[in-house]
Amino acid sequence: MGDVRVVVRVRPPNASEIARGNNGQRCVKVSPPGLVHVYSDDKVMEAGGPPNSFTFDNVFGEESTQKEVFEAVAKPVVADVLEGYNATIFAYGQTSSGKTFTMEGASIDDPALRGIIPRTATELFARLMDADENMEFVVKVSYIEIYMERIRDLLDPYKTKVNLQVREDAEKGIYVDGVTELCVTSDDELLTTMRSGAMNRAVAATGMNEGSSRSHSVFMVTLYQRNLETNSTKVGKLYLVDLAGSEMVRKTQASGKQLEEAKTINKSLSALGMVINALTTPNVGFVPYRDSKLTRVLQESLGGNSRTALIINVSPSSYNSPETLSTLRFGNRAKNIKNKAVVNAEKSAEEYKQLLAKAEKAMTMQQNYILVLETRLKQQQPPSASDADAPSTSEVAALAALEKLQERIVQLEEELSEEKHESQRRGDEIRSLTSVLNESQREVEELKSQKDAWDLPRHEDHTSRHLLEELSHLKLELDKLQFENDEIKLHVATLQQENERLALESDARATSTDELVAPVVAPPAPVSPPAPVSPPRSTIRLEADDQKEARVLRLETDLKAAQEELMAHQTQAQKEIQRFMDERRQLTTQIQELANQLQAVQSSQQAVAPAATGMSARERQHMRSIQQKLEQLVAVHRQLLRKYASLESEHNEARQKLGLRDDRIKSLEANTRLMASNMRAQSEKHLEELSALHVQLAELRRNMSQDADAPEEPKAAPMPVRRSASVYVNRQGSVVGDGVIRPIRGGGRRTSTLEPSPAKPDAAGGLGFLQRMLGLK
Ligand SMILES: Nc1ncnc2c1ncn2[C@@H]1O[C@H](COP(=O)(O)OP(=O)(O)OP(=O)(O)O)[C@@H](O)[C@H]1O
Repeated sequence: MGDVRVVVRVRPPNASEIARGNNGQRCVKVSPPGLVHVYSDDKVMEAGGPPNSFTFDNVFGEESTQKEVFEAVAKPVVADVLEGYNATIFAYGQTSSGKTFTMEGASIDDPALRGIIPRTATELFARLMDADENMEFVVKVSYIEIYMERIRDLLDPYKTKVNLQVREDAEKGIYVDGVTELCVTSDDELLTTMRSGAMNRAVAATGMNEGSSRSHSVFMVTLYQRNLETNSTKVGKLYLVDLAGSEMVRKTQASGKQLEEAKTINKSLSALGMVINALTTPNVGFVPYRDSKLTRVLQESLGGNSRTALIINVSPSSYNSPETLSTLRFGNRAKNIKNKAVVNAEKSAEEYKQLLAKAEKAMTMQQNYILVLETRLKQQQPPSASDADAPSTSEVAALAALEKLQERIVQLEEELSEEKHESQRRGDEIRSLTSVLNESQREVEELKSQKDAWDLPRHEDHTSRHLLEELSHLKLELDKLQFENDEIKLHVATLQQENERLALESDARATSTDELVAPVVAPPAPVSPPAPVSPPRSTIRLEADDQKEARVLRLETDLKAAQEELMAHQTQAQKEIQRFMDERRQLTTQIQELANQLQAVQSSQQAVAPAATGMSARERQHMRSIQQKLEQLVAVHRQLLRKYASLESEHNEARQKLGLRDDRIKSLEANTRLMASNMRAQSEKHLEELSALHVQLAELRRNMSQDADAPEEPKAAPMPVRRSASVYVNRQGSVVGDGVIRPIRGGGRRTSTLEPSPAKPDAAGGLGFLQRMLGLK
């Protein structure tokens, strides 16, 4: 295959050609695979007259499909670009001959009608995703149009780049200075970019074509690739060119601005023809690339570093036969262009070192060989006087053996260096596996410590466990509060009872005071003195009133004291209850005794009643003191009864509290049981996870040891992955964002827009290379 392939595509006749009668009157006949005949008109064709015949690399007739054209023309070009070649596909032909149909297609979204550019995008990205795992790619696109001899940037969002200049650089070659370059990471992105650029193209209706392109468009795809293992890099540029139609001004009926456009288009196309003439005419040293912007931009594609495919689009109609003929002649000349395509690769320092080592070895071998040859030469020379001590046959044999040995040594050295290289690679592999192993072990340790943390709730930091603990803690708090609430309720009820009881007692106290006083105020009938010798009645009443007042006062004092005592006793009631019970028993006995004594006294009084009036003052005094004692004892007895009642209510309260506490203990026990079972379940789960990790770890170790022992197996085919991307362009039109494409098995994943790429640090500017490509450096 030559460096410039030329194919012809004949479109079906269009409506206006058919309307001209005789079904469009054809003048073109194709004979695949590469023959085209053009007749001056259809009559000549029918009559079998002599045609103008041309041979091309391929011809595609009216029935040819977009897919067939792509497969034959563009698919091999994609492969070239992936290999690091520059490539160009351009469509040439008169207005309305089908150039845009071939390059872009009637519809980008219709699978059958998609043209070369969309199909190339899909093919390119499919190939990238299938690439070796060690490869890393960056795809950038630019889109320009050459309109009226000015280069316009179709991707410039600010539409200010309308007159870009073409420059030449030893490193970059020919390039459009300042053109917007966008990173794309999928065919969808590429096509979106293409669509947005195509909308900015200058298109107008002409007499020949409703949507005629009034400019030449060049869609540029640059593919940068880097091998992560060797750090070597390659760059391939693909130019997809849709030329403006070459046209007969008279046919297009152009005037005014369109006439100017047509003249400029024709001028640039004739410059293209001149370049092709110069390139294909022997001994012409000067090629007029600088005569037009078009030829300057396509300088590398024509006679330079590029593999180029030219698609000649023609109409089948005899109405267009002169244009068809000249177009085919143009293609025929272009066939002879000789390009000098080379792979644009940059070797890494490592690769250069290896090459140097090989060259040195080769040199050593050659030196040895020369040595041997010299020796042989000496042997073949006739013996002279000085050759008396010429080598014997055994010496020659030894030399030959030495030569062989040296060859063997060189060979062994080569093998050794390869082995070293291999062992270094394996060492790297083992190191990476060890780091994976360490990572797994660290995870296992982490899991273990998590499990331990489950066993020690106080040091728990696991979220779920923490939540559980908090929940149970809250439950306990709630229980406690409920319990305290119940206790308070109980206490309030007890206090209310106490209060009621005290109220009743204070009501009864007045009555009881009267009751207690009554026997004293009104002496019991048996005790009342008989009238005949009694002192004067007024004296007795006064005495009784005094006594009564004194007793009431005493009783009131006693009541207060008893109340105070009650308060004091309440605090130590529990302890004293037994003592009071004993006292109560004793006092009851005493009361009984006193009552008996009183009864005895009363009976003796009754017995001495007739002499009572004559009772001495001492006896009366004794009588009063007995009565007082009796009253005191009764008061104490009542106090004790009150205390007893209060203690009993306290006892009841304590019993109820005890019941509540029992309930609480039961609920606490239930909670504890629940928590324990939860913890057991969790710990079992953790143990399961731990054992699964152990199994994984063992497997990993086994694989590692197998990897280290077994010979290297062929690598599985990488899986294709589609990725979306975000590409941003700043005011200067440079790219912001990570557009690095990595096949999935190469750990390929696109990092976020702002994250630095996790690519390995490289000695020979590998990452720097990608950063440069992305415009980040
Ligand atoms: N192979 C084909 N099969 C069917 N229709 C075609 C084919 N080639 C071209 N056409 C149709 O012919 C018309 C003109 O094609 P197109 O616009 O691609 O021509 P062009 O060479 O790009 O013209 P211009 O130079 O004026 O831009 C379009 O309507 C297109 O759909």
